[in-house]
Amino acid sequence: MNIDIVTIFPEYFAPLDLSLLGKARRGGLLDLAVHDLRSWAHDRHRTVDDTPYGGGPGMVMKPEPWGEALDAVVPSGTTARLIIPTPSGRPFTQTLAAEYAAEPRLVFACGRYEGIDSRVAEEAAARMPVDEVSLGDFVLAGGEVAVLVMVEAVARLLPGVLGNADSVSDDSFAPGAMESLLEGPVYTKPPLWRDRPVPEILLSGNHGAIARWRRDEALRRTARVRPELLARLDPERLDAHDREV
Ligand SMILES: Nc1nc2cc(Br)ccc2s1
Repeated sequence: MNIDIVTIFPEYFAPLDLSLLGKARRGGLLDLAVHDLRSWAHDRHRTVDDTPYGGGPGMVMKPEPWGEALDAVVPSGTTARLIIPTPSGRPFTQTLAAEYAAEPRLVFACGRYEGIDSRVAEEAAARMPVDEVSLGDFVLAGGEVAVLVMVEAVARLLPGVLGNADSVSDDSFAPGAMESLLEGPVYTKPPLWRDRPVPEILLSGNHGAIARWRRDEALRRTARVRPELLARLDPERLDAHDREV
């Protein structure tokens, strides 16, 4: 997979050289490039923003540098999926992360200030899919942190990036048996810690009973923390035992 990120703060993405993502890049599983938007701002001060038409607080990112940046990063005759994080976007979910992980090429545009001139997304949509995506009902100072989150959520789904492929299938919200359920509690050695034992069932070696216990705990946590997710569950996926939990 190819990922390009356009930002006025390239240094925000230094963490993408670390850990699993750094290893995936060095191993050729992921090609990732970060571009400084100011490379396409040609005035002496490399200006990327201006006052909003219609008045109002703050500044808006100018369309010219963005237009040139996207022309350079996605030349005509090539395509990519353009993702623009914004508080006013569609929700970013595990399902959308999986959709993005199946794409050959993603380009992330990091807005700042009050956002990017709306004509940029409009013009790009004439030649590539454009998603305006929200990470939640809160406002950041810019799109960079949102892009870090999305890149990690997507890259960890790429084959070979996580050492244990099973980790992905057990994810909360992953398709399959645990779909739309929050993950329950997890434990490791020692079996007793500060007078707190590990649940006996997990030491039993009875894999069927352990799987049942884990699903029960996932149902209990989901009912406690995110009851609205249970409403999403297809009733067909709940067996008689589930309904008693
Ligand atoms: N939650 C989010 N806040 C912001 C702010 C800006 Br400025 C750009 C993107 C995002 S995504």
